Amino acid sequence: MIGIDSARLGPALGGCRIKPYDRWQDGLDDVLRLSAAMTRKAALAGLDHGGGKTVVALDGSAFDRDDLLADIAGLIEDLDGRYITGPDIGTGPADMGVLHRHTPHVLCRPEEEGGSGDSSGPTALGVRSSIEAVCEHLWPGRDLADLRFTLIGLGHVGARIGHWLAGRGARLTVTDLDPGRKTLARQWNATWTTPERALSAEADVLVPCATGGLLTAATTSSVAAGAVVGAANNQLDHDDTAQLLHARGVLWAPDTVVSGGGIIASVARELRGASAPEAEREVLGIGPRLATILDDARARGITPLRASQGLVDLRLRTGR
Ligand SMILES: NC(=O)c1ccc[n+]([C@@H]2O[C@H](COP(=O)([O-])OP(=O)(O)OC[C@H]3O[C@@H](n4cnc5c(N)ncnc54)[C@H](O)[C@@H]3O)[C@@H](O)[C@H]2O)c1
Repeated sequence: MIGIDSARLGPALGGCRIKPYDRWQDGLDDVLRLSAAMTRKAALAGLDHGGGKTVVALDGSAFDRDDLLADIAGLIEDLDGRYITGPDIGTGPADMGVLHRHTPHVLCRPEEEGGSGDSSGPTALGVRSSIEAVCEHLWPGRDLADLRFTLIGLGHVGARIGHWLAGRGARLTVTDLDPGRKTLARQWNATWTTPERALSAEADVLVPCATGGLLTAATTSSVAAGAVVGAANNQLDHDDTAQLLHARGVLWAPDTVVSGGGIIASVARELRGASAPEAEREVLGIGPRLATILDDARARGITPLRASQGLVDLRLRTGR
């Protein structure tokens, strides 16, 4: 299933997700929800692109991966450039290389094949820039070494954030479902906790870099940190959860802004021919953009989510 939520600002961008679903209709729900989130992410990243998504709902039957990828590429090619795909859950740069044999509308092929490769580096850079913006907003002039961070998920993005925070001397509590990641905790001199206890661990900043849906009406009351800033997509189960966090005095930085580094860099490098340092400079624009949103939210007494949504609406209304 390919969903194009909006092409108002330009061709829709969004990754290709291949995973099992109990019912294919759940995959359809996902393609609609995730393509809408991509519209917001692309608009907030300042890109002239809309939001889209591909979901392949596996039902347990055997399949040939190359044949499946050729089918997906055929559908994308039929859309004639109105939708551009990239990696997501269940796909990676190598799969993008296979898709690219059949259609040019693909980002993040391996670098040796002419793409921009794994996007977790630029994504992590955008998260770093966001963490700095949030800390400066809440605690102006404070060094990161004086703050406590809880990091959930030590995968491609989270491990990079952990290295950076440890290098800055920050006090770290970390967790991952994979106990093998305790090695990283030891390297960073970080305290290891369980995923269940991570939300309530004493911290100034919570950094979710695992899966989505972490923050719900039921879990917000456990959040001990003063701010939540991380790469995980769809952190809130529902937009109303942003208001619950706000009411408790927890600053939640919209994930659609924070995690935009990957698409900003791949669009810059692959669609506009920018160099890696140029793309990096664009990614570092995420922090200042987030700071503007936080200032606007503070001045109007609204949630950062609402302030960011106002920017999306403005871009979609004016087409600029
Ligand atoms: N990689 C990117 O460029 C990118 C871009 C935008 C957004 N994101 C989002 O950022 C998040 C992290 O991405 P990634 O590429 O690092 O993924 P990843 O799969 O490499 O890492 C995720 C890590 O989280 C752990 N994990 C999963 N569920 C957990 C739980 N309940 N508690 C604790 N740990 C758990 C996994 O064991 C894994 O180590 C995802 O939500 C992803 O959608 C990633």
